Amino acid sequence: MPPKITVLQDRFRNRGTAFTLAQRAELGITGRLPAAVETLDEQAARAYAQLRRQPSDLQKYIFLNEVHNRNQVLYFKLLTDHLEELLPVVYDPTVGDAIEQWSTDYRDSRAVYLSIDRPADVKASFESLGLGPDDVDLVVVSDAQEILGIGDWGVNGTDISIGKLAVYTAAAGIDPGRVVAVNLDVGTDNEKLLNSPMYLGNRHARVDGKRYDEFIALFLKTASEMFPHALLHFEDFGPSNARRILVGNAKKYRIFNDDMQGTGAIAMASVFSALKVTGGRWSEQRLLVFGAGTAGTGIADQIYAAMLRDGATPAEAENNVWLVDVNGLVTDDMPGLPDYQQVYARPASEVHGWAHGRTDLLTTIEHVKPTILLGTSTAAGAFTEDVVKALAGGVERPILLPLSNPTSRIEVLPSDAVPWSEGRALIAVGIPVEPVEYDGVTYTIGQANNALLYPGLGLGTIVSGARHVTDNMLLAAAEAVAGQVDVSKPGASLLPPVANLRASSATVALAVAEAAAADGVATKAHDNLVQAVQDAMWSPVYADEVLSDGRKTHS
Ligand SMILES: NC(=O)c1ccc[n+]([C@@H]2O[C@H](COP(=O)([O-])OP(=O)(O)OC[C@H]3O[C@@H](n4cnc5c(N)ncnc54)[C@H](O)[C@@H]3O)[C@@H](O)[C@H]2O)c1
Ligand SMILES: O=C(O)C[C@H](O)C(=O)O
Ligand SMILES: [Mg+2]
Repeated sequence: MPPKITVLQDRFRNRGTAFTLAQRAELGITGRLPAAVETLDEQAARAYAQLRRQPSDLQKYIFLNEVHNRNQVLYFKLLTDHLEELLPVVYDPTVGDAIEQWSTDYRDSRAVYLSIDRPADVKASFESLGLGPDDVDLVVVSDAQEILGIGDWGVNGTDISIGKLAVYTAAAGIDPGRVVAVNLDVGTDNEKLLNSPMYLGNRHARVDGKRYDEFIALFLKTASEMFPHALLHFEDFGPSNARRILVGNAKKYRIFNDDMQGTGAIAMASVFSALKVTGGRWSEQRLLVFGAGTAGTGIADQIYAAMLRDGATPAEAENNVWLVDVNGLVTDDMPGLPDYQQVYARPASEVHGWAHGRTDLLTTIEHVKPTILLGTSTAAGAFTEDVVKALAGGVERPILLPLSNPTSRIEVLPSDAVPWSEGRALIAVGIPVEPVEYDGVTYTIGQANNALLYPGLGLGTIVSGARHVTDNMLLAAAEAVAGQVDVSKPGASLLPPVANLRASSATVALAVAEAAAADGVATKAHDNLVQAVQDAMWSPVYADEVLSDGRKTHS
């Protein structure tokens, strides 16, 4: 017989050298650890020093993943204590590199893999977790068709679900023992992966159409039947699937699309803050979306709704939105426009007078003079000096949101956009960037990444037991994020700092839970919601553990 599996192989319960001698005896691991009995802080200090010795962010990512697989409390202790430093390692932008290397670097994984070729296995795959109907708060699922701005990565995209979950716990205290990461393996159209001997996913092209829809329906039904309280978070699906799945199921299931709704709400938060500076009204904004896919049109929808709330008629609000995609300004005479672009297609007559029939980004900016320029195109560097200067030539304080991730895809870096706009553009970006010094002012650039929003949104949804994620919950989250910043100083950030993410998420969660109650979708009532949010937040500590004889251990 091989030696027995012990608590040391159980990442949920393992404390490694923090087990006391009594606990080691009780748990049957006497002699399996060196003599020292350490505190969590001492363990974390060693692990952090080891982390710092890793030669690259990708190596740090792999190191942290291994800590996670060994000892979950230690992993989240590191992440929580060094959130600002480590968020870019476990999440964007390093998670993009990790995904590209995933099959090559594969060791093991904490996810559930559901294959379109084996739909009969979906239930058994969830059952393998051994979790009951009350044991799961959150499922993050991706089919990896549009990972960040790096495209289709098939089963390699599993780590976007893992990364999003790490942020949920570090930023909002979602209990990591009550979450599930899912990869929907529907094949991949990424030739490089299909031809790589290392590739670990289904080796065929993406399945779409009826079979795809049936597979999604099976996932939704099975996950929500088995885990009826769980929020189902959709991440990095292709644009038409993302929208179709959300629109078709938002009233039926507790689902949330991060790229559409989370990104929409964090962009809203950025604009809320920016409008405090400009004094402008929502109904007067002219929005130009560059890259009208999942995120771009998801944001447009929320800004459109804000214009209506501010008194604009639907016709007036539609008239304030322009989409520019690969073929230039989206106009209603373009054949084969996807449905999500049709809503905002401009009348073809609008461009008739435009010189040389050009409808590119620069020309459109010159004609439209947008107050908000949004980048969700994945087209790195597309906001050139000419573009930014034209934008800043059109209005005094333009709002500039180049949101494409990861860093290699961003439309313009603030270090360029600040001087090109003479410090007048109000900027937020999707990735972490250093402040920019210009003309004696320090410009702190907020990170308009949905990571500032979805953890609190998820926590508020869980605490309130909301049956659905409503528009008012998203709006409340956006307002709660914006409410945390003081934009009165020149160069102030439009968004709260990542270092405060845990406190910020609690504030967002409270606002979301209140909105859920007001909308009549909350299923849990709390006497004191502030306390309920605090109580729901898991912390990385070695909690008391009940031993076999009913005694409790203390760390
Ligand atoms: N900051 C955030 O929180 C956040 C959230 C979601 C997505 N994003 C980023 O937004 C980008 C887009 O993501 P998505 O999920 O919407 O992808 P998507 O594929 O759904 O949309 C991208 C759109 O850009 C268009 N496009 C591509 N190249 C272009 C070019 N050269 N000029 C004009 N348009 C072009 C595509 O045709 C498509 O319509 C990604 O980089 C992603 O990382 C950021
Ligand atoms: O994952 C991120 O960093 C944000 C967003 O969901 C994206 O797809 O880029
Ligand atoms: Mg995403």
